[in-house]
Parts: sequence; C-alpha cells; structure tokens
Amino acid sequence: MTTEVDIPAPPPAGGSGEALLAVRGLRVVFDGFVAIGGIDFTVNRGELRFLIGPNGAGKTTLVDVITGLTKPAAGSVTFGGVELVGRREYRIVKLGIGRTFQTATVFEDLTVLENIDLAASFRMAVPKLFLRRRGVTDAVAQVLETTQLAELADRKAGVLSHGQRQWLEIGMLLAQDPQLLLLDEPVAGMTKDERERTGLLLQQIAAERTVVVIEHDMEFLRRFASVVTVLHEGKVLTEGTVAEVQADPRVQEVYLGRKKEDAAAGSAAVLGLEATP
Ligand SMILES: Nc1ncnc2c1ncn2[C@@H]1O[C@H](COP(=O)(O)OP(=O)(O)OP(=O)(O)O)[C@@H](O)[C@H]1O
Repeated sequence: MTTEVDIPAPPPAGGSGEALLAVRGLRVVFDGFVAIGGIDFTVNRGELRFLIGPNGAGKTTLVDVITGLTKPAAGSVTFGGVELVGRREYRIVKLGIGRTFQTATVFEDLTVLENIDLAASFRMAVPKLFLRRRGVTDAVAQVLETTQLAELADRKAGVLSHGQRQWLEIGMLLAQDPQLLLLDEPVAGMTKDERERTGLLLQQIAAERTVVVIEHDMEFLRRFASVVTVLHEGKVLTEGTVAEVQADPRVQEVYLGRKKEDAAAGSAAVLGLEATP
C-alpha cells in the first residue's frame, strides 16, 4: 500500500542547474504496445524546456505519467527528490505540478476572475473555503497581471478568443502556484502576435518556476527555446539547442523520412527542417 503524506513544495526555482524533475528508465505499455521504451529525462529548476517529436512519439504519454494519469510498467519519476509513480493525480498537483491540455479547459459560464479564483481555491484548506473572502486576493490579482487579463476580468470565459482562453488556462495553473508547469501545445492555432505574447509569458513564468512545453512550431522554438528534447518511438532521440537538433541527421531522418507518408501532417515542414542547410 502506498502511504501518501503531505510533503512540502520544493523551494523556489533558481535556475541553478539542480534537477527538479528526473525520469529514469521509464517504460509504458498499452495492451502489449510499448508506447515508451525506456526514457531518461531530466529538467532542471528554472528551465523552459521544449519537448518535440513526430506524432505518436510518446510526448503526451510522458506527461500523463508525470502527472499520475498513466501508470508506467517500469521506471521512476522524481520531483524534487520525491517519487511520483504510484501517487494519485491530485496528490501530484498538490506537490506542485500543473498541466494544460491541447484544448483549454475553462469554465465558460464563469468570468475570467471567477475561473482564476476557483483555481486558486484548489490549494485552500476546506475550512478556509467556507470563509471565502470577498474581493480579489493578491495572488489572483498577480495572476491577472502576469497573464495581462486584468481588463477582461469580468468577461465570461465563453466569449474569449482562442488565445485569451489559453492564457486564462495558464493563469488558472499559476493560481495553483505550481513549481512545474507542463503545457501541451499552448500556441497551436494562435496568431503570430499571440504566439509572441505567449512566448514572453512563458519566459516570465520560467523566471520563477520551471516550464516544459510540448510544441511543434519551429519558429516559436527558434525564438524561445534554449534546450529541446526530441522523442521518437518512445525514446529520447536527442537533446540540445534548436540549431543542434535541427542539424542532427537522426532528427532529419525521423521527420524527413516520414515526409512522404506523413505529408498531410506536415511534420517536416512544421519543424522547418527543409530550411536546414
Ligand atoms: N491509452 C492508450 N491506449 C493505447 N495506446 C495508446 C494510448 N495512449 C497512447 N497510445 C499510443 O502510444 C503512442 C504514443 O502516444 P502519445 O499520445 O504519447 O504520442 P505523442 O507524441 O503525444 O503524439 P501526438 O503529437 O500525436 O500527440 C501512440 O502510438 C499512441 O497511439
């Protein structure tokens, strides 16, 4: 039986090069199909890490394991030295890991402020919930400022633009005060200006926290990524700067090799590999 106890959240991110998230020997099998076949993956405190890879590479599955949604067949995932495998999802959230999904999940009938306030209440002890204060707490005001949503605070989430919904979802994560944010394609479907604003937001967040982003948009990666991890068929293919991974023949093979079969998905074009000398 796993005994789960409250463990203090890790200290604030300092970008010190100290490992915050360490995945070791991770293996995930679905009905005999090996989705992840032995991944080692380390993210240091204060990093803004990008995770890329063709369709089916195992990116979402990796995030699902980290967040407790999927149980691995083998391996370990530690966060600030605490083992996550075997813990329930809500315990992992309480330890300080938050995630977003490809489609923003906001409460459409609530205002921007109410959505953020509700998310903030998640970390509140039950007795305090009954004593909910009136007005906007400092933490909620801070989130509105960080996400630049203060002017939209009283607007219903249902009428927000696509970009604004994504920022609201990131704001809802911030309201839970996570140390590590895992974001699944946050700029998909955004305009160029929205992508730029999102990248700056992620950089700002990574100044105090740690961020892992699944993202394919090469222009966005070039602009905002320092270290990129490339997954392929459930393994880490390579890791490095955007220029390094773009120039890596194995990465080119994985994307360009799939180009003919996968032209509809456009993965090589998305990665910008055709432009690589
Ligand atoms: N619940 C499941 N049951 C069976 N197979 C699954 C399940 N979840 C994922 N898979 C398979 O595991 C592999 C990895 O999937 P995953 O969604 O992690 O890839 P991905 O890199 O996130 O891909 P994409 O970019 O398309 O989202 C795929 O072959 C997928 O079909």
